[in-house]
Amino acid sequence: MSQYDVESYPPLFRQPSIPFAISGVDPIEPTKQVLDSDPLPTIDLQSINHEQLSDACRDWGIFRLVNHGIPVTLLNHLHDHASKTFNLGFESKQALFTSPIAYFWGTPALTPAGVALQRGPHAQSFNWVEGLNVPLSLLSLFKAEDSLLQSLRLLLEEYGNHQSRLARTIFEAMAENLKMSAEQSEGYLSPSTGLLRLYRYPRACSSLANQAWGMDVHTDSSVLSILYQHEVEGLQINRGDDTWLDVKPIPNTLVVHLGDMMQIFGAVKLQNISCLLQLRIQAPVQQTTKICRSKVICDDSYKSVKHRVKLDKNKERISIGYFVFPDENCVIHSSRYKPFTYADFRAQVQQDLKTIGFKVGLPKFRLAE
Ligand SMILES: O=C(O)CCC(=O)C(=O)O
Ligand SMILES: [Fe+2]
Repeated sequence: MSQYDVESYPPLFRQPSIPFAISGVDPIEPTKQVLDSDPLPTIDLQSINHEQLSDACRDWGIFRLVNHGIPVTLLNHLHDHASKTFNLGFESKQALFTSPIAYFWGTPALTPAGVALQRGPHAQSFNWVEGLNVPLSLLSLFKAEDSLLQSLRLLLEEYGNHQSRLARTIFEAMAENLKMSAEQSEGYLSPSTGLLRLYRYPRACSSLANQAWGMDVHTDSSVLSILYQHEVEGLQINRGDDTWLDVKPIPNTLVVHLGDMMQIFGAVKLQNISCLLQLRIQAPVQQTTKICRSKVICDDSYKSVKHRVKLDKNKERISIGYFVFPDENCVIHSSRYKPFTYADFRAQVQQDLKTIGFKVGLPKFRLAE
């Protein structure tokens, strides 16, 4: 890490060698096999090929997205503003970002209020990442004190609008492939849950490389996650066993992950999704109940892909993720899992992180065979 911005890093990141004492675990096993070609499927948003999309969801759980309609100038401005913001002093970032935008580091696991979760005794690793958590529905409440933060907020708003457009378009195409009508899938992708995560991963000093992760292996809990990685690589996806594939950044191209909620969406049972939507429409709180019926069938045919982020030896890395979830009170029935709401799922994940130190995720809800 360069001299001039060292004060911008959390103090633990400034150490020249990996502080294993903070995680209390052994060094991470080096990767056994990494494929270096890039066979990742690509989807063109301007003319979605439904067959290719379906194959990508079944075989990969991830794809590249081109012709997404986000101006390259917006991507570049957002990256530059994210970079300048991360370069503010560590203490300033802590003071400036409390709510609704939260600053965190060491783990990407946060409570719904944006506070970093203390992970339990068997936590697999400390994550070499710092980030800003931006719930889009609350962004207008963010008090931007200076011109950098004011323009960051405007860029986040604009980028967030683009992302919810992308998520809706992609999700509708997936729902169509799964033979669900818009009404049947309503509530399953709730735009008000959309959030952005800005991440900065430090450059790995030599003793850190291959031993510590920017983010350790996980699946996303979302329906969809849409990632913009700027120039520096780091993302890897699992292709079974110990096989990992680098997902290198390609200019002006986004990466779409299917999350756990999309995996279960591919597992809904004939006439058996019942979405109890409790929509809050203005004050006083009004409740609307909606029953969605569905007719699909393919158990876990869509996969939430395991992935992780490695550190780069030469450069720090910035990435920006968008995550969108189901309405949190939507009850999801499926053939392989107990009925649950997204709120139940999130609470279980948080409890597991606190008590055992890692996310179990969907297997926790799986019915016995
Ligand atoms: O930074 C990245 O490339 C991936 C981040 C990620 O996997 C996540 O936020 O869940
Ligand atoms: Fe992720």
